Amino acid sequence: MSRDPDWEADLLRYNMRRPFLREQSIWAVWVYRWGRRIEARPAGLQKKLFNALYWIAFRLVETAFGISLPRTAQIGPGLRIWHFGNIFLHGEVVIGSGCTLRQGVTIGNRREGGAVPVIGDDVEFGAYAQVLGAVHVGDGARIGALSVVLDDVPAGATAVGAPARIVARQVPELKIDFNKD
Ligand SMILES: CC(=O)SCCNC(=O)CCNC(=O)[C@H](O)C(C)(C)COP(=O)(O)OP(=O)(O)OC[C@H]1O[C@@H](n2cnc3c(N)ncnc32)[C@H](O)[C@@H]1OP(=O)(O)O
Ligand SMILES: N[C@@H](CO)C(=O)O
Repeated sequence: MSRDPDWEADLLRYNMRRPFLREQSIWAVWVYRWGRRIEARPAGLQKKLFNALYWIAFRLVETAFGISLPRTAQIGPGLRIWHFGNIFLHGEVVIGSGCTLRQGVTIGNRREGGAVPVIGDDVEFGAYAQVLGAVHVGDGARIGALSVVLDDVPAGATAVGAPARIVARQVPELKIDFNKD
């Protein structure tokens, strides 16, 4: 199997022995990366077979752990998901590297067919944070637990509340550069 640097960066974020026995979320991250790798394969019978297996795995993980990471979403390397349950990403969202999700996080549209968020690098989402619509969340931003983000969040800012307001700004300091060789 060829190397998947994105997955290797995810594993670094979990930073523990036997993460598959300890963290339900890593199954969802693995299935997501596997799905992306399948999508990149050349067309053919093998790809069709893998696609069928992928869809079974995706539905199993979604149903068992309540984590839905469609492979059409673009998620940068070094994803960390703390806990599980009710974590839903729209299939068109773009998420940068080194981001952290928690239980209950939704990143999606405001209405059926509407635009979806673009999230920068190293963004932290508190439990049950909801980010909806054509929103840009800048690098190093933090979204408070139970917040509802409907407007852009500048890089390094902390957004809290429903609807979210900015309570702090700082120059973003990226902890790990997952894009580096
Ligand atoms: C099992 C588990 O433990 S799972 C882990 C669950 N934990 C999380 O999800 C943590 C998410 N973290 C948060 O929500 C944090 O409060 C943060 C990151 C948003 C902010 O933390 P800090 O930078 O320490 O900010 P601080 O506590 O000083 O609060 C700043 C202001 O925002 C308010 N605030 C902070 N968090 C929230 C929130 N989630 N919703 C609404 N207001 C909030 C504070 O009341 C304060 O308001 P004030 O200035 O009017 O007094
Ligand atoms: N360390 C965990 C708490 O369970 C988190 O940040 O969500």
